[in-house]
Amino acid sequence: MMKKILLIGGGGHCISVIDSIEKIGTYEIAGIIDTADKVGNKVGGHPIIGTDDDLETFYSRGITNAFMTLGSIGDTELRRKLFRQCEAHGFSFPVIMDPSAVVASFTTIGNGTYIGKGAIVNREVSIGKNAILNTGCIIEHNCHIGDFVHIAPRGTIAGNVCIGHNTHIGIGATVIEGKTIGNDVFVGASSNVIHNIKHNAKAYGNPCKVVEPR
Ligand SMILES: CC(=O)SCCNC(=O)CCNC(=O)[C@H](O)C(C)(C)COP(=O)(O)OP(=O)(O)OC[C@H]1O[C@@H](n2cnc3c(N)ncnc32)[C@H](O)[C@@H]1OP(=O)(O)O
Repeated sequence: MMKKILLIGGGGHCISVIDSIEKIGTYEIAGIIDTADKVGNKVGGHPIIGTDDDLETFYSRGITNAFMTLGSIGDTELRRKLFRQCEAHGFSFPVIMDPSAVVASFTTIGNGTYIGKGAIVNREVSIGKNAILNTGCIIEHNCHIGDFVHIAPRGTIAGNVCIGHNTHIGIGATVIEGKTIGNDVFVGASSNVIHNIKHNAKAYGNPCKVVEPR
C-alpha cells in the first residue's frame, strides 16, 4: 500500500513536485494545504483540502508524511515557518528525488529536500534540509549546501563550494570552484560568482557583485 503524503503549498513549485511524486510511485498524494480562499481548487489534478490550521487533524487521520511544495525565490521565511509547524505536529519529511535526477554515492541529503528533473549531484556533497535543487542544476563534488537553499533551474555549482542557509542561486547562475556564499544571500539570474559573498547580500551580474545588503 502506498504511504499518504500531504503537500504544503499549491503554487507552481507544487506542480513540479507532484509530477516527481507520481513518477516515483511510493506516495499517494492525500491533498494540498494552502490558504482558505483556495480550498476546493485543484493543483496538478490534486485538491486543496485545507489550511495550516488543519495540520493536526490530517496527522491524527493517519497522514504522517508531508512535503513542502511552497516555492521560494529569495524569501524562505514562510517555508521555514510551515516546516517547523509540520515538524511540531509530528510529520515526517522524506526526500523527493525525481527519477531523472542523478545523485552520486557518499552524498547526504536532509529531510524535505526536493531534487528536480535532470538535476545532478556529484560525490561527497552534503545538502541541508528542505532545499530545492531545481530542474537541471549541477552540484559538483565536495559542495556543502545549507538548509532551505534554492538552486534554481540550470544553476551550476563547481566543486568545493559552500552555500549558507536560505540562500537563492538564480536561474542559470554559476559559482566557480572553492567559493563560499553566506546565509540569506540572493544571487541573480545568469550571474557568474567568482568571489566569496558574505551573509545577507543581494548580488548579480558577470562578474557577480554585491549590489545591496538584504
Ligand atoms: C522554476 C522557476 O521558475 S524558479 C525561478 C528562478 N528565478 C530566478 O532565479 C530569478 C532571479 N531574479 C533576478 O535575477 C532578478 O533580476 C533580481 C531579483 C536580481 C532583480 O533585482 P532588483 O533589485 O529588483 O533589480 P531590477 O529588476 O530593479 O534591476 C535593477 C538593475 O539590475 C540589473 N539586473 C537585475 N537582475 C540582474 C541579473 N540577474 N544580472 C545582471 N543584471 C541584473 C537590471 O538590468 C537593472 O539595471 P539598470 O539599473 O542598469 O537598468
